[in-house]
Amino acid sequence: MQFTTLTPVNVLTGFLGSGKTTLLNRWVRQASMRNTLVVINEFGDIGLDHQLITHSDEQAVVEMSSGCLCCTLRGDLSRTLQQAINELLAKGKPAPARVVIETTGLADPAPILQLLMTDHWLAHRFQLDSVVCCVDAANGEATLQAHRESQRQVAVADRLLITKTDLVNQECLTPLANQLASLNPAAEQWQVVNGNLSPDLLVGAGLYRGASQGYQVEQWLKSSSYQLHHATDHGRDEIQQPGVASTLEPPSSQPSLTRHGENINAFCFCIEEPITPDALENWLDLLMSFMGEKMLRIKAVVHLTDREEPLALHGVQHIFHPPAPLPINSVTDRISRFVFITQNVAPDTVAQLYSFFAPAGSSTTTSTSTNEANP
Ligand SMILES: Nc1nc2c(ncn2[C@@H]2O[C@H](COP(=O)(O)OP(=O)(O)OP(=O)(O)O)[C@@H](O)[C@H]2O)c(=O)[nH]1
Repeated sequence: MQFTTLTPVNVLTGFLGSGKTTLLNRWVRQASMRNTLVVINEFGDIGLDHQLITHSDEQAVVEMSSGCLCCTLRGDLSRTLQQAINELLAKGKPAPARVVIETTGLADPAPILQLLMTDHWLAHRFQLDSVVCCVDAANGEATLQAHRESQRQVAVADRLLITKTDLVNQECLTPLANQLASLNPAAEQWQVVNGNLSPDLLVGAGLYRGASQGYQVEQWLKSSSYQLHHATDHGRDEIQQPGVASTLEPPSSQPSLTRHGENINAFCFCIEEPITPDALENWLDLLMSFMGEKMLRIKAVVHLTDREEPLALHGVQHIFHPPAPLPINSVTDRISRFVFITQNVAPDTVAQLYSFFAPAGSSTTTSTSTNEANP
C-alpha cells in the first residue's frame, strides 16, 4: 500500500439525531474542505439530509438512500464514488482531495471501514483518515445504554464530539465523558455546539499526514493512552506461557460497560522483542478465526525478526490491510505495539493466544485504559 498517493476518507458517524448533519454542514463550508466529496447515506427512499447540506461549486454531495452502508449497500459505495468522480472529471473538475462519508444513525461503522480495505477499487484509491463520532450530550448516556450500535460507533472513533452541550450543564457532562473514555480511551473528546468546531480537529488521525508531516506513528496508534500494567506493579499482570492460565484480569475501568451488555475492551498489547513472521501470522490467524467479528478495530506497529523496517497493520473485524512498511526512523524502539478495541474479548485472551506461538521467555505487557475523560 502506498499511503502517499491515497485520498483521505473521513467517516462521520453517531446515533440518530446526534448532530451529524449539523456538523457536516459547517465542516464542508470551511476553506480547508474545498474539493471534498461528501457521501450521505440515509435509510429512507427520500433522503433529506443531503438537502440540508450547503451545496457549492467546490464540493460535490452524493446521496445513498434506501438502505444502510453497513449492511445492504456495501457494494454501492465504490459504485457511487466512481460515478461521482467520473462526473466531476467530465465537468473538468479535479478529483476530490478528500471524501467524507456520513453514515446513517444506526450504522455500525466497522463494516464500512472494512469495505474501504477490502473493495479492490476503494482500497487502491482511498485510505481511512479518521472516524468522527457525534454523541448527544443530553441523550448520550441513555443511548449508549440502550443501543449497541451507539457503543460500537463510539468504540471505533478517533474523535468523539459531544454535541448539544448548550442543553446540559457541565456536571452532567462528566459522567458521559468518563463513559466515553472507558469505551475508547484513545479518542480525543471535543464539546460542540451547533457543529461549531475547527475542521482541523476532525481530520489527520491517519498514519500518513501528507508530505509536510509524513508518518505520525504514535499519534495514529495512541498506545500511550493506555496505562501499562507491569508484572512488578500489581503482581497479577504477568502473561504466562502456553498451557498455564493467565492471571491478567480485565481492568477495573472496563466492566462499567458490561451493564450495557457489550463489554467493549480497549487495550494495548506490547511484545518487547521482534516477532517471527510465523508467530505473527499464526497468532493473528487464530485470533481472527475464533473472534474476528468481535475485533472492532486493531492498529499495530510491528517489528519482525527478518526485517529492519517496522510494519503498520490496520485491521477491522477479521480483515487486515496488507502490512505497510514504515520508515525506520518513524519509531524509536523495537517494541511491537498492538491496540485492540474488542467486544467481549479480554486482554488476557489475546495475550494467552500469543503465548502459544511466542518463543520461551518472550516478554509481553498489556496496558489498559484508565477511566478518566480525555480533554
Ligand atoms: N441545541 C442544539 N441542537 C442541536 C445541536 N446540534 C444539532 N442540533 C439539533 O439536533 C437535531 C438533530 O440534528 P442533526 O444534525 O439532524 O442530527 P443527525 O445526527 O444528522 O440526525 P439523523 O440524520 O436523524 O441521524 C436538529 O434539530 C439540530 O438542529 C446543538 O449543538 N445544540
